[in-house]
Amino acid sequence: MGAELGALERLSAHIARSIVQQIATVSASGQSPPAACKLDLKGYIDGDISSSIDLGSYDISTLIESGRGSVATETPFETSIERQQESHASTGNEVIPSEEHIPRRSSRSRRALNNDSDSETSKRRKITGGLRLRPMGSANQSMSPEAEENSQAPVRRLQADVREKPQRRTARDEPALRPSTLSKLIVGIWEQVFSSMSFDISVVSSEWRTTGFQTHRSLISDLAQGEQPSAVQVPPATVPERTFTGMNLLCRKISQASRCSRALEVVVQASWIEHFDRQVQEIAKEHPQLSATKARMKALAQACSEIGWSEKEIRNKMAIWRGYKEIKDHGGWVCLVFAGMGIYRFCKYRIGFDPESMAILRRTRTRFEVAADTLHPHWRDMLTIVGDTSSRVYNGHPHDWVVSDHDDPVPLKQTYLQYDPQFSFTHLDSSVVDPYAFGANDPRQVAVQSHQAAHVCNVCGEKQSEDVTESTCRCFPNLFGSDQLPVAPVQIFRTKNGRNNGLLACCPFERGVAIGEFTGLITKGLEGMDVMQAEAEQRYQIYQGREGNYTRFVNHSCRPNSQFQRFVWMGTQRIILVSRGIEAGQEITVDYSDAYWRNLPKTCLCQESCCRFKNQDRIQPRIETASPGS
Ligand SMILES: C[S@@+](CC[C@H](N)C(=O)[O-])C[C@H]1O[C@@H](n2cnc3c(N)ncnc32)[C@H](O)[C@@H]1O
Repeated sequence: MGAELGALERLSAHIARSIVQQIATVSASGQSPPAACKLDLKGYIDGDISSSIDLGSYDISTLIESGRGSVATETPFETSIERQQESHASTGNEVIPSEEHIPRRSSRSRRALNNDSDSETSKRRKITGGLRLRPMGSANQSMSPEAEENSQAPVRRLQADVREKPQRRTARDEPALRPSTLSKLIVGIWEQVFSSMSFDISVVSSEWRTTGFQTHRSLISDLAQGEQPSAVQVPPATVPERTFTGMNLLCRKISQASRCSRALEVVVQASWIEHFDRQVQEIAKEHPQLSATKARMKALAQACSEIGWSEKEIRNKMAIWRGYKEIKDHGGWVCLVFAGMGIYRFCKYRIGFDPESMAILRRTRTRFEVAADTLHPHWRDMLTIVGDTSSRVYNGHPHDWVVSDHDDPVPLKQTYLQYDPQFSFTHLDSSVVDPYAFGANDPRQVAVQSHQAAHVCNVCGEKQSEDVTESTCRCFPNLFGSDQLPVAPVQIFRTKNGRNNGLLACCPFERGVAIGEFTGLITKGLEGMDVMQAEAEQRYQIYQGREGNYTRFVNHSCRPNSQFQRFVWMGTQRIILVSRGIEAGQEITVDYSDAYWRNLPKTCLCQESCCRFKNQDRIQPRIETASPGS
């Protein structure tokens, strides 16, 4: 019995140490901990990971939170006595946080406000500088009201969870500001898909060859052929002298190569799990006398000797690789190729591995594939490394497809045929001037002040130039600067309530960031159809019926999350769709204005409680703003 208890104590200490290490890792990463941190305890008998014993699930959010406070912001200049004093300072007479739960950041302000210390309690509590597991019945537990009454000491209500303190609540209790790990993973995938990084393995591997290394062999093709990677050596005489531009190009090439290598690594590791499982089945078939556990051990031993890793190393990696496989099974290979480093964290902590998250991945899969196939037509070539030869499914422009949570993507044209059998839409990066309406003149031109030698932004007063190194205007850098993306991270989606299509934000857009320019045909004199009415030196219209960009698909809302703004770039007026703060996955909406809805035989379906046009008889005229109203 004594020996068993000793073993249990050692096990308990081991688990405690592991938790503290994990908390230190979360703290050291500097990132906000997820809203809910669960500790799932599983046991394996004889290392058989398929027959796990569920030992329960525990909420350790409080530990993580307090661990951040005590581990992440430790400074060498604070003595333990100072910390003890802080631990006893309370904002009133109701809370005494234990030392483990003192958030370091807020402790400074507490110290400034409170100088009281309690020598009795300070003797009892020793600051250890990290976290320790609290024995049952220790000081940090709520007293019953009776106990409080009987107590001779000043009454102080103890509380286990300092998150109840008001100053902590502001940061922790706002769910919209703390995306779950799954949301982070998904946004990470979108960011990669819409980035300017190449996922064309042949391009990246040829770029690898021209990095200045004296090697004629490609690391990536070596790997694809199952050979040992060639040793990359840089003879001193051949180290190239690099300019800053050269360094920028090198940096880009190396990032590309490492990004692609990472994608291949994750793909191979997920596939390895499939092969491992198959191997176990084979062994079990060949040796029916072996238990499932023994068959696994045999396969594991083979892997250890062939890869050259210890069993412990492989076991640790396997847990994460199994996560990759699960993500692939639900979200497809596309998730693995484009996930970047975020996937490691997601699989290591396994916080989002629940059926709901997996269902979200399944629903998002074709949306990822539409964007990946159209923006990176060769991304599937990477899958040949594991023998998958699937070919591109979605051709054309990323906005040639209408996506949906519940149905397969459909070609844009198909969603308009019932209204207009001749429907066609050409994607424009910038507007085109209708020569029949304006000849060779652009009606959007704004006269430049005669004393100005260069274009000056009328918003920030800085110089504008097409040369990014010359331009100091940073008003919309994602449209007119070095931050430009090949395509905005948005998709056209099928609305559920009869508004036909709408525009969906794949990534968040901060307030004030440009979602895109309202591009189309610059014309005049159109009536009875949706146009943007605008005026620079002269009046003009922007018509998006047959050509334009994704801004054409923005629906109206009486509580919009974006707005149209006029902006002059290099002497030409532009209409920009600007975010008012949009979360990833939200529909992007704008207020079309009263003028648009006036006399329109349609009812607004925005479903906002403040909707002004659900009953057209009650429309109250409002001041007109730039809108696609006619
Ligand atoms: C510029 S288009 C927007 C994209 C459009 N939903 C589509 O599928 O092409 C404007 C048209 O969308 C529809 N629409 C936009 N917002 C709406 C709303 N809040 N309620 C009802 N219909 C709306 C109306 O038919 C409107 O004339």
